[in-house]
Amino acid sequence: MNITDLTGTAQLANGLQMPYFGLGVFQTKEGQEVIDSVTYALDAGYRHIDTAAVYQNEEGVGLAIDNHKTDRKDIFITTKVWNADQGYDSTLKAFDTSLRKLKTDYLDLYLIHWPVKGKYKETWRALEQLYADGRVKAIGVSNFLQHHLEDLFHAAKVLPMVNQMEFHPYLVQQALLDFCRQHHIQYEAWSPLMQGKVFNVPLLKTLAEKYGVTITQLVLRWDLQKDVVTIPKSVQQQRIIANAEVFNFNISPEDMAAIDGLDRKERIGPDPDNFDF
Ligand SMILES: NC(=O)C1=CN([C@@H]2O[C@H](COP(=O)(O)OP(=O)(O)OC[C@H]3O[C@@H](n4cnc5c(N)ncnc54)[C@H](OP(=O)(O)O)[C@@H]3O)[C@@H](O)[C@H]2O)C=CC1
Ligand SMILES: O=C1CO[C@H](CO)[C@@H](O)[C@@H]1O
Repeated sequence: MNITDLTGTAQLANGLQMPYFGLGVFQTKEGQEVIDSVTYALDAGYRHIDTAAVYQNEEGVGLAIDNHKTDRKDIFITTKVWNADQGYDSTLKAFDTSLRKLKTDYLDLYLIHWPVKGKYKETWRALEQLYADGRVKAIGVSNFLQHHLEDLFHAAKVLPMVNQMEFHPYLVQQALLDFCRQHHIQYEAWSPLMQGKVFNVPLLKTLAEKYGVTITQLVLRWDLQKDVVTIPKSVQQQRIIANAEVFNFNISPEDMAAIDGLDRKERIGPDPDNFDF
């Protein structure tokens, strides 16, 4: 990987450039908190924001982007259709609602949040329509395991361009990552910091000291060197700034392998084969 700053992008299957590094806003409160965190991120040079209808903060995300000096076209916005809205017509409606809240007339990336059984193929058809109509620049999925992707491939005219998955040193899912790469589906990490639990892993502490960086910087750099788009969440300005200082060091192949070796197949969030919402 040869990205040198926060504007570094992954090229999606349709040629769209997706910034490798973004800000996540799950659990960031609607209103001032999300407005501030998105503003801190844009001020720090982030050009990619990840939200979802279910996070209930799209209005604040939209306000912060609207009020920032950066051009809308230079910011990559992702949102996701929530499970209760899956289905063809309801997805089109949910998309309109998200767009209105985000105060924009197009999205960069729209994702199916979870593979709801019996629904996700119809939902995908709606995403294909939105893509054909030029209302979204790229479409993808989240929480899709290999069998969900293979099933979707049978029905799809356009293949998903991104798969956003739980990904961190305790849950690597290398076979899924390889499968996605093979099919030119960009892998994207959610909960890259294990929602703060990275601080409890002794090897990460040792390696962070070796490179003279923080544990979050080490882990986020590991994502980038694995060609994984990453979207750490913080509401604190100093953390938002520091988390993105990952372009001035390189993790050696041996240390990359050592971090891979921490894998325990341990989830923070639900199993995509067994969720009940
Ligand atoms: N598609 C999906 O199903 C899912 C998608 N996501 C997306 O992924 C994003 C990231 O995942 P998320 O679950 O939020 O968790 P993260 O792994 O990004 O961890 C966020 C936590 O780490 C803390 N933190 C951040 N930076 C630092 C730091 N430098 N030092 C100490 N603590 C720090 C934050 O606290 P503080 O804010 O106080 O700094 C927060 O508690 C989400 O925000 C969302 O956009 C998340 C879950 C599921
Ligand atoms: O993005 C997400 C954040 O948390 C939600 C509620 O637990 C998850 O369902 C979802 O995947």
